Amino acid sequence: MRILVVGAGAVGGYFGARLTLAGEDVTFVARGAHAEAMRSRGLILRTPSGELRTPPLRVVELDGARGPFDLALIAVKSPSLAAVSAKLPGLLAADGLAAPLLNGLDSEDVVARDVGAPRVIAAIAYMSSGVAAPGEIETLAPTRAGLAPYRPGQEARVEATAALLERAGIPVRRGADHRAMLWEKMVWNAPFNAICALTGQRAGVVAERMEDLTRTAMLEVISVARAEGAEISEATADAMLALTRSEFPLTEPSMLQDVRAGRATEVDILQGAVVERGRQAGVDTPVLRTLATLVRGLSPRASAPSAGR
Ligand SMILES: NC(=O)C1=CN([C@@H]2O[C@H](COP(=O)(O)OP(=O)(O)OC[C@H]3O[C@@H](n4cnc5c(N)ncnc54)[C@H](OP(=O)(O)O)[C@@H]3O)[C@@H](O)[C@H]2O)C=CC1
Ligand SMILES: CC(C)(CO)C(=O)C(=O)O
Repeated sequence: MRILVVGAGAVGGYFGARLTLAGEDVTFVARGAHAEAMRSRGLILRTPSGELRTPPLRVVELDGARGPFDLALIAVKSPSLAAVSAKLPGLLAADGLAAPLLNGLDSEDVVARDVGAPRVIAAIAYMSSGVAAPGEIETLAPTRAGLAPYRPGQEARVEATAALLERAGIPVRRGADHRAMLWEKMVWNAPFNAICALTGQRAGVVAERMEDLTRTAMLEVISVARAEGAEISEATADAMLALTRSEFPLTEPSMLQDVRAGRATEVDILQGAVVERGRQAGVDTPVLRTLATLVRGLSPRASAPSAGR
């Protein structure tokens, strides 16, 4: 089975390294000094349970990738998704699968427009990782994946992909309803990613000291999700707050890392997307709207051109 990891940063690098160490045939799309380090000495993963090192890896630029690949794990940040997705039709086998691991609600839709819905499954990463230096990935919390059919009838392919990841040491939560899976993650991401990015605090501190604000923002996400038909109970907010305090207090969300590194954030696909979907569904989201405005103020490059950069 030929696997392509498109975007070998914190998420793609971790998934690809674990698959490589499990003996899978993996090609990475990466660039710059990080790509060079991966090519010359491999990836180093620093995880809560120890360090893992891969041998030197097969790394190509996006235009240098040669298909057909049976599985494409896509792990770029959202501003890069459209450009990499446009290349997938030339890379994916006729019966290949693309699994976009990005946060947000619509990366599957973006990829499906390019490769067709039957070749897409819904995917999500639960982890807290960053590229600490070229070729080095640091993870602060246990890593797992979520997979779900994007279209009815994909259950067996989801199961086969989950089994592949689990053989590589990545536990997988199987979802029956991809919308609920993506919305449920958004209940955490939209509030925490913004509040951590704005305050510079880890998730545990936000859950302790900014609990009311966080819960209110979570309930706004849940209201929009429910207006769209996703079955998520309001109790999810308190359950996630408790879990953050007990199991993931050290998490530094990707938006906090982006702001620290001066990179564009994913505000448009996180807080911005929920605000916009709320507007369309007639659900007001004043806290998320405020958070989105503040995040855009921190990182002007993340704003859509129409927002008046
Ligand atoms: N980090 C985390 O812990 C988590 C992240 N996520 C989500 O996963 C997704 C990926 O995040 P993350 O891994 O942190 O992001 P990173 O920025 O660490 O990794 C993305 C990688 O894609 C590379 N890339 C983008 N376009 C190209 C291209 N055309 N050619 C080659 N390489 C390219 C980037 O290179 P370059 O740096 O040169 O731009 C970068 O190395 C996001 O949606 C994020 O929200 C979800 C859960 C946890
Ligand atoms: C929830 C979390 C922290 C990891 O699963 C994440 O999605 C992010 O960093 O954006």
